[in-house]
Order: sequence, then structure tokens, then C-alpha cells
Amino acid sequence: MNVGIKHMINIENLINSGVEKARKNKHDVIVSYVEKLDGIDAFQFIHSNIDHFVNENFYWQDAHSNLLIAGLGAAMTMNITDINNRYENISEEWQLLVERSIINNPYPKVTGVGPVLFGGFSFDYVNKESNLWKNFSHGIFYVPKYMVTNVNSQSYFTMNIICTPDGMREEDIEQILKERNFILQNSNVNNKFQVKEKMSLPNVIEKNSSLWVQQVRKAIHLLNQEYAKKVVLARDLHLLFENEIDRVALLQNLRDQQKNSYIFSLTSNEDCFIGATPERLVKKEGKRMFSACVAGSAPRGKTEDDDERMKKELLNDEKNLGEHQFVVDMITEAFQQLCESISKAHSPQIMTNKDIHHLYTPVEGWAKDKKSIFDFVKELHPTPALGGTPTEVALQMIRDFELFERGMYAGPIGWVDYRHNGEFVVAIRSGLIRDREAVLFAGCGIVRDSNPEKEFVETKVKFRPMLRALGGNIYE
Ligand SMILES: C=C(O[C@@H]1C=C(C(=O)O)C=C[C@H]1O)C(=O)O
Ligand SMILES: [Mg+2]
Repeated sequence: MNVGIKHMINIENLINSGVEKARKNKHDVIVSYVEKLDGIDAFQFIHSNIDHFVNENFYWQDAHSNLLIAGLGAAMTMNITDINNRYENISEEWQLLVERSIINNPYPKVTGVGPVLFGGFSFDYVNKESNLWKNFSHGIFYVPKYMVTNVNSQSYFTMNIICTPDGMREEDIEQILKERNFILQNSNVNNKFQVKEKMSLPNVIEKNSSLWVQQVRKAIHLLNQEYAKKVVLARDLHLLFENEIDRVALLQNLRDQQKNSYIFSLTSNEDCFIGATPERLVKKEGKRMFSACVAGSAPRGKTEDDDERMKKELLNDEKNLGEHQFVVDMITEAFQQLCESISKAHSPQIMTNKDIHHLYTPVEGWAKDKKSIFDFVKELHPTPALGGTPTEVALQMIRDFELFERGMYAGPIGWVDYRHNGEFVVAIRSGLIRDREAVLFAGCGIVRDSNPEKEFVETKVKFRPMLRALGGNIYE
């Protein structure tokens, strides 16, 4: 791989301009340098270098594998401290950071290169601050130091360097260039990923299953008293392994097994939040906006005929169609507020994943002037696919009835680039990995005619993607 001297000189010059600008304006400046590098693969980049960036790394792969982004290290981190204005604050901070950056990008039409902010928001704005989510709190975002983007069969390498008004020593610059070369040499195509050894089988601890069913029963009772129309209740499942969980192997398994899902992983200190979700919250491409209503579920059939029957039944099932419609109504309303014009399918379609079918209605629109992706996240989250209807009542029911802390589960996770394009998904079919332990989450939309036992079975199906990838197939 060409780690070229020409690039080294360019980067050095750029850093010097960054330092000068930072000094003059008395604020931090991000210097971003983009190169096109044939044959560098985002996953490979992660697996070859993860040991040097154990506390800060992320991976993103969209549902069609059109776009892969992997990041290592943090040039700068944004922790969410003021929960009340978290979307506005992140949006403003990002806008400012971009305005103050120096970007060398010969490929201005390519999305997801140059400075990219990656991260997520916690599900609820009221957090119990449990030990489980101590490394994520209300949400966390960072701009990676090094990033690989694979898009439309091309590969790009971005390096982001933060320059402060204090300047930078010659040795620091040398160190940065050395690290860059080391990473690029490591990411060599010949360094193919292999699962070192099979993961040990976990001990799966199903703690509160009967209590969860009781909670669902209580919720249904309240729904029948017209307290709310829908609430999404989730449960947690704990896995304990003999050895530390191999996160790269887990990521690889999700990639292999969940072909048409978004694969995400976000590391903060010793914890990694990872999953394979089918559900887009919002995507921004210039002024074009895309969202997806995904709610209402049926398991896959055992045979092809069976599977077709499942789909047909789901498309005609009153209970599932009701669950779905709350989501369509809410997302449509949010898009009507934020868009000049919108369009959506007239009736739900079927979205099929490895383990499950969902009712699916895509929604599209043209954003009004100056609306950022964060404006959309703020207006959309939580949709009734993850919260309920009405939103605030449902949120309170979730706080009262659920037996664990949601943290980042079901929250918006994704990225935005320096031209303010990006995508957020809802972080379901996910789990939190810490050392030898994994905590997985799955929930379902409870409506008046829900059956608690059936909803329990639905959560089992939704645990499968993470369970299979971790080798604990208790619900197969
Ligand atoms: C809440 C989850 O999934 C959501 C609930 C669904 C349902 O109840 O039918 C379907 C898709 C998701 O919007 C989850 O997977 O944890
Ligand atoms: Mg459901």
C-alpha cells in the first residue's frame, strides 16, 4: 500500500496552517485530510488496528452494504451533558466545528468522507444513570482520528487532526505521521480476517421473563382504560462467557448473518454497543430525506410456502396493522412539519430479515431550508415503533414498567458528515458488550388487543440476531 511521501508533506503543511488558524482565532481547528486508497476495507481496517484503539472505535454498514464507515480513535469527543437541548447542542457544535475546520478533500461529491461525527443518543431524556450505561450516559459522539469509507466500490482514508491555539510540537506532528503509516501498513489487504477460535458458548440468563409478561399485562390493562394507545415494552437478556468476548468476531458474524440490516458498533472506554437493526430513523442526502415506518412483526416460516403464508397473514392482521399505523401517522406528521413536500407508500409492504418479517412503509420528503438531520432526529425520536402513542404517556409507562435501563437501546445512532448529510437508525437488535458479559435487548409494540404470551414470543425472535452472532442460540 502506498503511504506516499507526497501525502506526508501535504499533511504537514496542512497541520501547520491549522495551528496558525487556531492561534489566530483562539479556538480549536480540525484539520482533515482525505485520500483515495484502493483496496482498503473498512472492516479489515478495524480488525487490524483495533488493539491500538480499544477504547474508541466505531463501525457502520448500511442495509445494502453500499456505505461502510469505520473509525479509530477520537480527534474530538462530544459528550451530552445538557439533556434538554441535546439535539440542538450537538447540531450547533458540529456546525461550528465544520466552519472552523480546514479540509483537504479532492472528492467533494463523495458522502461520508472528511470530518464525520459518529455516535448516538440515549433512548430517553430521563436517565436513571445506571452502572450499565456509565460509559454512554445521555449519548456520545466523536470525530475519529482515522477513518475508512467504502462507498460505491471505492475506498477513502480520512485523517482528522485537532489543532489547538497552544500549537503543536514538531515531535507531535512526526508522531501523527508515524501512526498514520503504521495504520495503513496494518490495513494491508493480505491481512485477511480469520476468527481465531470459536467463541465459547455463553451461559444465558433469562432473569425476569415471567415478571415481564406480568408487566405487559398491566400495560394492556392501562391501554384498555384509554390511558394510551400503544407502548413499546422491552426486556433484557444477560449472557456470560468464559473469556472476553471477541468483538471483531461478533461484528463479522453480524455482517455474515444479517445481510439486509444496518450493522453498527460504537465503543466508549471498555464498553461496546453493537447491533444489527433493520430500522432507519432518517437519512439526509442534500435536501432529500428518507424515513421508514417499521412496526408489526411475524416470524419467518419454516418452508417457503409457510413463509409466504406468514407474509400474507401479517399484511392482513388487524393487530399488527394497528401497531404499524401509529408509526406511519407520527412519522408523516413530523415530515409534514419539516419538509416542503412528502410522499409515502399507500399501504405497508413486507420487510424480510433473516429471522423476522416486519410491516414497512417508507416515507420520503424534501427538507425545508436550513433543516438539519438533527432537527429530524429531534422531531422523530422516539417514534411509536420504539416509544408509543401518545409519546409522553408511553415514555412514562416505559420508565414505570420496564425492568432495566434502556440507555442507548432503541435510541438514534448514526453519523453526519461535514456537508451535513448522514443517516441515523434506531439501535434495536442490539446489545452492550463488556469484557465477558453481553446484555441484549428486545421489545415489542403493545396495543389493546395484544396477548402478553405472544409478545413474549415476539421478543424471543428479536433476540435471535444477537444471540446467534454470539453463539447462544437458546431461542432457535
Ligand atoms: C422494539 C423492537 O422492535 C420494534 C417493534 C416491532 C414490533 O413490535 O412489531 C417491530 C419493529 C421495531 O420497530 C426491538 O426489536 O427491540
Ligand atoms: Mg409487534
